[in-house]
Amino acid sequence: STPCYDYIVVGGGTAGLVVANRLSENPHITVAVIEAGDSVFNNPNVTDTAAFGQALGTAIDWAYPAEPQKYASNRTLTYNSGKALGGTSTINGMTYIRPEAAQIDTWEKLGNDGWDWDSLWPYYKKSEKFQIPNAQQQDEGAAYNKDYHGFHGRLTVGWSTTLMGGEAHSILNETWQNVGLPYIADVNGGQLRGFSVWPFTLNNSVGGKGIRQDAARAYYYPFAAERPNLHLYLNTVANKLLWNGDQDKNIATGVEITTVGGVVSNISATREVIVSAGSLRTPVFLEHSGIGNPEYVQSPSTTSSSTFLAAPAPLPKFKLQSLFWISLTFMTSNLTFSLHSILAKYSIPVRVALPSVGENLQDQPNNVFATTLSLNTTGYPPYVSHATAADLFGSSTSTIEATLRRSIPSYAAAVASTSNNALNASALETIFSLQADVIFHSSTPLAEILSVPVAGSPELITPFWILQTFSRGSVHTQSTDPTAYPAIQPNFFQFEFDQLAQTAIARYLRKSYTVAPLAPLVGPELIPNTTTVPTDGPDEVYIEFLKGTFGPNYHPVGTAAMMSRELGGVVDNELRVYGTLNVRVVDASVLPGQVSGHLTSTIYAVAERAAEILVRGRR
Ligand SMILES: Cc1cc2nc3c(=O)[nH]c(=O)nc-3n(C[C@H](O)[C@H](O)[C@H](O)COP(=O)(O)OP(=O)(O)OC[C@H]3O[C@@H](n4cnc5c(N)ncnc54)[C@H](O)[C@@H]3O)c2cc1C
Repeated sequence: STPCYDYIVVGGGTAGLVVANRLSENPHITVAVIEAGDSVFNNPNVTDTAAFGQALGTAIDWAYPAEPQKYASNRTLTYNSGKALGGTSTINGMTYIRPEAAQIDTWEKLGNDGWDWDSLWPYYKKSEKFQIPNAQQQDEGAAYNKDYHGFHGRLTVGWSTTLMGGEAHSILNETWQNVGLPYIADVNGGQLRGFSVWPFTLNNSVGGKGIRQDAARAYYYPFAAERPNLHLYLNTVANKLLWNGDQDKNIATGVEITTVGGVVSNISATREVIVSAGSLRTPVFLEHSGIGNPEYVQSPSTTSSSTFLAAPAPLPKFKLQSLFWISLTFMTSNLTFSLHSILAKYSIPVRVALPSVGENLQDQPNNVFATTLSLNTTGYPPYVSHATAADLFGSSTSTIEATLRRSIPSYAAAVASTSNNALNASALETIFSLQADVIFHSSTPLAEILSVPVAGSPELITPFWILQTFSRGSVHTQSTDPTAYPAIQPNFFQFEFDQLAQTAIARYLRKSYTVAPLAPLVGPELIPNTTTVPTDGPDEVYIEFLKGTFGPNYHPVGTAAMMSRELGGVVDNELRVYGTLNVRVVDASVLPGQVSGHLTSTIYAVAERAAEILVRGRR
């Protein structure tokens, strides 16, 4: 018989395990978690806090190939993403940095009543069990403001026991202050601009070196034995939602799954299904469930299949021309049909027509510059600098803002067009204008720059990325097989603003190489080197190098955005999928816009809040 639970959580990752944990606190409530990966409790590539990078490309990484990058020489990129209990938190860099308050305040303006920084703040703290740095860690740069932190949550956050010692942090701190950024003791209070020494999602009280605190170690393993009401389906892919018979009331009754060996079966849910498969898979699951771009997208010139073959206005003069127009319309409409109609293309019956599913994908391009450095170092270097548009553009800031504002209508039209009008240009104008407000009229940083002296090697690596891009991409299914990999198109560097900002960041970070006390320690540049990209070279030379060498920052958000439906949202402010009664999305895909800092802090907070909404709704 079909197993039956009160709630099913699709995806036992970063967000999914928070929701499963909180729902199953009530012993009378049964919860099933469906996770495509396995438990990685004893995997040293996961547990070792110094092993970042080792898990990439192994069996616990989906390693999705992305589509060729249209705006960057068709380069192909790989999207790393965790396939394990704990999801991407098992393979990530463990950086714990919350966003700028103004960014979360924007969520309310996007149609999400009740979602702003002040209302999300308690959930950042609720999720956190902060570990106060010891004297040695404080000597090594770890600093904190106790009012910013939670001490009773599930997720331990602290500093490594093998932090970089010596003078590295004080040299970098002074250098960045001389570049023009303030020192900021604790980066987690909603104001990021400055130089800081970030904490990690790890537990430094376990063993000598501490252990990674992924979502499973925080929210599952400590509770597993005492919760018979919490059931895991590992190595199991969730294919699609099962629906009740009533087309007017979209109530999910369960989930179809595929287990190892390709066996397909069903699991029932009596209350709700929570989709937490991550930004790159949640849209695909929704699409295979019949939620997405419907069979035929109506447009003013082609309103129904009966007028499908009518010539578009203006009517052509000559018969030959007329035939040409008719066949062109037919061809275009057919093309439209095949490009737009994700559900139709794969013969998926439409349950909810929601064209924005899988659109709005936002990630950041990550570039790396590096130079030689004569400094003997050991240990892990968590040094970050956040700079605003004014820091980067200086006296040109208002001109650049004006150019951006003038470009917003064309950016919006371009995104609407690349989405085949699944997104609406005027909605995008509203969204882009709010984004410009945040960039130019708040203290929100536009750049993140890491300063990484390499332990035991005379090198300083400086990865950097624009934090708030205007480029928008998509994630969609590309197969009738729900277990197949999605088509991921981030459209990196789609717009001039993103290119200019990334260039300005590169110029800005190079300044840090020339400022005391770092300057006398810096030797010849390694990447890109000053012949390939002269320091004062033109923007075009920078842009060509940046486009040729960037990788994804692995911060994809927005593909099932929490926004008003008019603006292109997929879920409402209670994270319920529009047009359904009991399907929610809780993961990075609901973040409507990019956030500065790193994603997990906000994903944990949103998931804690989502769990409260679900529990409240149950009463
Ligand atoms: C290399 C890398 C480094 C990063 N570094 C940092 C960092 O230092 N700090 C930070 O804050 N963020 C970092 N991030 C980003 C961050 O880790 C992710 O944004 C976050 O973990 C995503 O959480 P999620 O809940 O949305 O999805 P995930 O944690 O990815 O969870 C989704 C889960 O669903 C499962 N799943 C997917 N499809 C199905 C299906 N159909 N059926 C069943 N299961 C399914 C997946 O296997 C996965 O376990 C990094 C990401 C990467 C890839």
